[in-house]
Amino acid sequence: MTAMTEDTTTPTERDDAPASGDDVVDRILANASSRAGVSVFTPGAAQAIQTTGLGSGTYRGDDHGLGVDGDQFDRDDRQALRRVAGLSTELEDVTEVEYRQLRLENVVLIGVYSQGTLADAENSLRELSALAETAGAVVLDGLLQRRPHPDPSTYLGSGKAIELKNIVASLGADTVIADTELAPSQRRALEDVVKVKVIDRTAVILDIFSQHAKSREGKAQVELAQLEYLLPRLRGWGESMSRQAGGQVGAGNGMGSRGPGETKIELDRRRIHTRMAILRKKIKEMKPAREAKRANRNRNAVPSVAIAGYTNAGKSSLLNRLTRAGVLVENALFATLDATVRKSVTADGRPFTYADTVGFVRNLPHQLVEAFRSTLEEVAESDIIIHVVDGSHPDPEAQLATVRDVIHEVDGREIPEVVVFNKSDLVDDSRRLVLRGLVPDAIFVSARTGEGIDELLARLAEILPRPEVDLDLLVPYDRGEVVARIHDIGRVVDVEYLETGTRVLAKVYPQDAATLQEFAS
Ligand SMILES: Nc1nc2c(ncn2[C@@H]2O[C@H](COP(=O)(O)OP(=O)(O)OP(=O)(O)O)[C@@H](O)[C@H]2O)c(=O)[nH]1
Ligand SMILES: [Mg+2]
Repeated sequence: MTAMTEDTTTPTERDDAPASGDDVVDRILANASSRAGVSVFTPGAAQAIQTTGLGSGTYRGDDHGLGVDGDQFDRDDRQALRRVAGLSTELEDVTEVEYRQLRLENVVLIGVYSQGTLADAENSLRELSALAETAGAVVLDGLLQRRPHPDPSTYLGSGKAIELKNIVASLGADTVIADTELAPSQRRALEDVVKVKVIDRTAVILDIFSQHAKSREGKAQVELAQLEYLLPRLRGWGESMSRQAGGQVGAGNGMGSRGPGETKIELDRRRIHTRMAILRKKIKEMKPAREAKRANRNRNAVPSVAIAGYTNAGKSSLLNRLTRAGVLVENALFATLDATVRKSVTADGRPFTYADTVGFVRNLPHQLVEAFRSTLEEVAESDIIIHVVDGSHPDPEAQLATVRDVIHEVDGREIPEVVVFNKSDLVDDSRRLVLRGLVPDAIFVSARTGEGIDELLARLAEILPRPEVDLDLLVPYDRGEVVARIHDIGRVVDVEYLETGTRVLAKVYPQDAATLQEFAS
């Protein structure tokens, strides 16, 4: 960024300057796979604290470099900033503060809630905390502001934003994560106030996805989602570049906005569009392979059971319990990002498959809906959905609703659903009553202890279709009782009396077919 060579900015302003759009675009286009932490779209800005000398562990109360804009509008909000219990991390001493600053991605979470939805907002912030930790960050604190609506310019009210700045400084945080999808301008404005990197929930989820996607298709879809997210946010980078140029020449928008920043944006935009087109084409080409695989399963008429549910509900653990499949289980959100399919068989011998799926999450970034497609299709085309709910979660009802919404969206409404409350080892009797009230025919299971697994298997066996098997048998004349039995248990299609015995063409269930094997001709 050439505009930065001249020292017309205060140190704070300069440190706050975003990394050039160049870095970001290059990095994502380069499809960096070894990314850690939540530094998705704003590399560089995280150094702000160290270089401005806020790292002494003292609370910095002044507003250097800030206007006191709008402070007076936010009197009411002053009382409304509240900490979410359990998210605060007490810093023991200055050493720890300094230690934390050596590492990137110490985050403070923020959220805005309107009256009456505090519990919901807290749960949402806890989930964001789990997401941030999954992405590799350390959560130092979580703050909620009560407000009828998020502030259109800085998300939090401007007074709160300044408070946040002080909290961030005193904790030695280097990143703020907002529990929403911030408008590009909101992100910039809030960053200008708090002086550290600000990202949003969507960026965190995208980052987790980019760290975890394994298959070629998964990776391509995540990259596409990242570019889609980035595209409207390029203007943010450009604006700040224009602002710098504007400062230099002392002019308004005119010169700055026509400067190199804007040209750069156009260039980036074109490169991004090109890359997105390539990715879309690639993904399209991968589709037939997936459909062929699925068609193959359909042709073999093997029924499928999709294990769906909220992220971290224990889907993979349950699949392991059900099949001993050895699927990756992790106490992190989105441990599973690509569909895993496992073969199994009912107690009476009917084969079927289990498909593990990507966890659902509330407010799924719309860019990622496509990236989910491959596993959602698995759900939409299954014969049964095991809907796993974490019975120990504070708000299972919301989880149930979120997952059902998405299942409906992908036309899975007609598919029989077996609701399973998992982690029952953590659920006491009174809570079971509550859960039972939510879903009367749910099964309580524990992937950990094995409770309820037999009941679940029995329920599946009950619902799974009973495909018939074609048999062509030759039954000796001295075994007439076998022919009688075939009439009992299946449908006899044709009978022919040969020299060596009775030839019977029949359709029976697989488990019975096994017992007639000796007569196969
Ligand atoms: N106490 C207890 N913990 C469980 C149980 N089932 C799973 N867990 C834990 O819950 C966490 C998440 O389990 P996973 O199986 O990875 O959850 P998932 O639904 O597949 O998660 P994603 O793939 O990330 O969406 C892990 O730490 C498991 O050990 C259970 O029955 N009881
Ligand atoms: Mg999983």
